[in-house]
Amino acid sequence: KKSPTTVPGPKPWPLIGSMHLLAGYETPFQAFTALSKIYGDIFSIHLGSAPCVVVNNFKLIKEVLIAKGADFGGRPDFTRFHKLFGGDRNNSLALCDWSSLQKTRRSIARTYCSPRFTSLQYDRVNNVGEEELDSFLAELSRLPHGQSCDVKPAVLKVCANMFTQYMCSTSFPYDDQDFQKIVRYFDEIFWEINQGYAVDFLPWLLPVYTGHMKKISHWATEIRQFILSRIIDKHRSTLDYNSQPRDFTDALLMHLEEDPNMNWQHIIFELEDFLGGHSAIGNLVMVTLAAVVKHPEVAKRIQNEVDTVTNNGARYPNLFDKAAMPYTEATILETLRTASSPIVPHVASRDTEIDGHQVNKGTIVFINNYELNQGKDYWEEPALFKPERFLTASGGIIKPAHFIPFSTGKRTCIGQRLVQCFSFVVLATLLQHYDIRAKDGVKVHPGCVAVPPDCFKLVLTPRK
Ligand code: HEM
Repeated sequence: KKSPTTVPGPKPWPLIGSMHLLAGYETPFQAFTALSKIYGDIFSIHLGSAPCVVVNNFKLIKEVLIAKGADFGGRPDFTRFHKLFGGDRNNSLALCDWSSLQKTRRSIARTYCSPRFTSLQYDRVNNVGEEELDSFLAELSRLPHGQSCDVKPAVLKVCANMFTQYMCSTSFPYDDQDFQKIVRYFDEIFWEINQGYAVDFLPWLLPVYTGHMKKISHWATEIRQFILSRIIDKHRSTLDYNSQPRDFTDALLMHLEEDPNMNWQHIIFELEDFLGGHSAIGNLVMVTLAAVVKHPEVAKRIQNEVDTVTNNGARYPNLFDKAAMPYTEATILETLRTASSPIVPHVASRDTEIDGHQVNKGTIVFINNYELNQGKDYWEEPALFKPERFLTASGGIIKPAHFIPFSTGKRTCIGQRLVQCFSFVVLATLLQHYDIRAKDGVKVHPGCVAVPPDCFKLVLTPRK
């Protein structure tokens, strides 16, 4: 066997490493693609003093995520990650290092947060989706129609209630002040974790960020108190340990009794992690609406599909309509492709190799899925927004193997089925009832599925 070679890459400067090479790009991933043209599809880069490796093609990405998934099960040790999770990022499902506890947490979550098409849970997702639509439409009807208005809070609230109803059998009135505040804090956090900060790699900048870090801890603490007082306390008092769990919250509480490795903190953090998923979906819906506004023909086609399957609005669209509404589904996939949400960086948990190159324990590995989503080698006319690319001639959905918006392997996204269910229902229902446009433009952010908590406004016009 040949001995491993070192990974090529730019020579780091003192203190900042090669961070200056990321400047001037809208997302670091654009910089990674540019650097891959110089150093090759795998290159090393120091960010601050942290050694990183970037993998830029599908073959290498599969090697990291699938073939050697067990060698790359860690996550970076950023201070911000600790602040979000009660001082310890290992409380978080997405930001923890791999462990047997993580395996347990993922397996409890999978039944509920990754329901199969034919399962009872899928029926529940569908029912919850439909039940929440009345109050969503009531909220939209209260917005000033024909004028620019903030649609995001209503979209986030319907997603939040779909999640709390599905996972905790609880939903909240839209005018509940505490609920509004918590939905906002979740959204602030979602925007926050989607930002790259120099301080992640340059910890000596921390004193400058003291106020910011305090703010993050405050949001997370308030969310946790809300979950405890408004969700968990009630569940505990009505839980029957001899029956089947009513929902994800029951399953977590029952697990606490059975598994000595689980503690009370784990339960709260796991629930918080999953409830927080609603912000990702709300933001994805907003980014999809931005695309729809820019491409009115896309809106028309979605409206045609939804009108046809619902007999011209005789009922709401539901998950079992998905097969008959491939263009709507393809629009969400095209939004995921063009938004290109980053894959959370992985970290080598032991000394290992990628493609014959030595990669030492502790190295941060960036997966350049921006290149997979936008590269000319992978797509025809990648810069165009074309949902049709996901449609087969016979009207089915086709996803190329290199399209991995939710990643793949050991740490793949657990929420992807819920994303595909709830974003579909919310988008289809909104367009079933409203034509949408924007007076002041719609700003989205490349390499990111998040839009800022206070984002672009939309004009809603009732269709009938
Ligand atoms: C727009 C929507 C979403 C996108 C694009 C997305 C994408 C991703 C990606 C790329 C990862 C990283 C996988 C890796 O490191 O290899 C991830 C991890 C994860 N996602 Fe999602 N996600 C979305 C929504 C959700 C939702 C709604 C939930 C929960 C209900 C969720 C739960 C998780 C969890 C728990 C992880 C961590 C898994 C682990 O590290 O073991 N995600 N997601």
